[in-house]
Amino acid sequence: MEEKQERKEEQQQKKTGFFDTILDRIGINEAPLFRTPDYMYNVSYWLGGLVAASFAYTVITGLILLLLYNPANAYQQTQTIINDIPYGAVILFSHLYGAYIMIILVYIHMFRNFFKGAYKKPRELQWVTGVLLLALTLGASFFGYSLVGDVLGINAVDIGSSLLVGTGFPGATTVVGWLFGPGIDAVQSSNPAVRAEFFSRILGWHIIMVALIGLLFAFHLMLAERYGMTPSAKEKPRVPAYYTKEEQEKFNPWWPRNFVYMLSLVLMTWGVILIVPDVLANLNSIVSLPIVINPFPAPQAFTPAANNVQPYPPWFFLFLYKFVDFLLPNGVPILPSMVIAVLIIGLVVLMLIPFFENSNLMYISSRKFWTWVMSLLAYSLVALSIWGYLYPGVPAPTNEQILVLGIPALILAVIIGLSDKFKRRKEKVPTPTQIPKITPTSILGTSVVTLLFAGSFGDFIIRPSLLGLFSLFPLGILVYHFVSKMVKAFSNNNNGGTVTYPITKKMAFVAIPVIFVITIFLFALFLELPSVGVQSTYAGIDLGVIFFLWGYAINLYHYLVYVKD
Ligand code: HEM
Ligand code: HEM
Repeated sequence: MEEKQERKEEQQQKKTGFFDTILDRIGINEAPLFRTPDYMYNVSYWLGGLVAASFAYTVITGLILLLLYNPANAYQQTQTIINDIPYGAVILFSHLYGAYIMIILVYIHMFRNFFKGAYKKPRELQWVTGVLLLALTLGASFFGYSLVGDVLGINAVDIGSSLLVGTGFPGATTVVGWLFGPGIDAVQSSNPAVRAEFFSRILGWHIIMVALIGLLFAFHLMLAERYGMTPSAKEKPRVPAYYTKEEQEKFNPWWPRNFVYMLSLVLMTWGVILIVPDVLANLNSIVSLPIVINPFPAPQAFTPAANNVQPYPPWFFLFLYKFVDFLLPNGVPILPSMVIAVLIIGLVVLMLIPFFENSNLMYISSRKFWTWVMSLLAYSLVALSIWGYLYPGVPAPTNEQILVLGIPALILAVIIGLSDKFKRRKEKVPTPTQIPKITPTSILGTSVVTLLFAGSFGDFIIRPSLLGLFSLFPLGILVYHFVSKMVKAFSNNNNGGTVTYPITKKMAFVAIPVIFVITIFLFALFLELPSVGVQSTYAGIDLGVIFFLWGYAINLYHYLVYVKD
């Protein structure tokens, strides 16, 4: 009996030992992976990881699509993928939204790293490679979008090639030939070999760009491992901001905590990538969705149905599309060469920010000019995209440019210029008299701005106008200011200013098995749901919810096991 027990224990030891041995052989904890302090287990420090998660998702689904795609019959084959291939709609729609979510996350990651000062010495190369990654991500998405063969993708190629040829730069036509092969005329050809020549060229570029993203990302990540993530400015206020080897010794090793945390974020990201397009695909059968967010392809290019479709670029190039509509002060349209020049110079300046801005402190207040430039860039990308969406192809005279870009640029300059004053007030330890109180004026102020905002919003919905849209921004900021003041005042009144974490460890302990049981049911449901046709998107939503819940459960596990009370 005892012998048996001993053998059992020995076997068990061997089992755990085996797993540990593998990790030991890999050298996971000796590898030069950075160690992470407790306060960095916050999603803003892992945004790059989220970008990488969406990249990995698009690569996996992209490789499956590669097996199914047919360049000689791009549009019909895409319809076949959606309607006849098991889970084809789920794979294609989530590939598209994987790319969309990746683009949004890349921008958030970039702006966050700017405002955090993460581009400063010694991370300059991370920033430079980052800007290249941004350009490649947009490029890969552009070529992917054109692979479908619908009127939008083909129009996008048409606009892109006209813009390049229109610059009149020597060699522009040759470059267009390299990029688009026989060009969009080939799409109408009755000869499948000619059609295939065009779509194979686009597919080639799509894959080349993705491969370049992979290579560059490896380098980008290597640098991230070399210096670790940028510490909070409170801990390291001066450049170069990184933890020394000795300091790192006190922190959490990569295995297992970083792995657990990262896994939870990856699964949640994948969940969102699956849920959003599949929900939209179903919504589309109730209300016709705007073309820019619709996961279904638009009508086939060069067919009668395509004639009714407004030529739109993909949403991530709407800003550029509006810029092309700009009129110069003398009323003449902006030249393609100017558009391309502004774009290239803009990208180069963005890339070189770490070399232009090399102040010694990590705080935003020590680099006001560049903070203004980057805030204006973020604002302009959003404003131009909305403008391009609402008024596609409508010429934009100088007075409108001043209204949409000039005035907000001035407002931003004033806010950033005065930001020190707000900051100083914030930095002081709040005494009881400084804790916001609910006063008759604050109630009146909140009511007035909220009503104004609601009124303008309602008005804008009924009668959309540019002025209406841009008046919503300052009103929105005022609403935020007043409402957040009220919320602070309320929370101070109720619990003396202490913030209590809503999910207790006990609840997390119960929630994990509950989630596990729910996902078993969801998986059973998955097997019952239709696998072919647009209805397979139900299964896509189901799978997305399973991924998301598992990610959430692992997040709770991380909270339960690693977060100190
Ligand atoms: C090895 C990696 C990849 C491969 C082999 C691949 C392959 C493909 C293929 C074959 C299509 C055409 C699908 C069809 O219309 O039937 C496609 C579409 C697309 N791809 Fe990729 N892809 C990859 C990675 C990526 C990445 C990383 C992105 C984004 C950065 C991306 C963005 C897109 C987009 C936006 C579409 C259009 C989808 C639609 O409109 O429904 N792809 N891809
Ligand atoms: C395909 C696009 C990209 C991917 C996959 C990616 C991935 C990553 C990853 C995994 C990290 C490690 C820290 C973290 O998880 O946030 C990181 C850090 C960093 N990335 Fe990116 N990135 C991309 C694009 C960019 C862009 C567009 C920029 C800026 C222009 C940028 C600048 C940086 C910087 C400065 C850091 C250091 C952050 C710190 O020290 O806290 N990256 N990136």
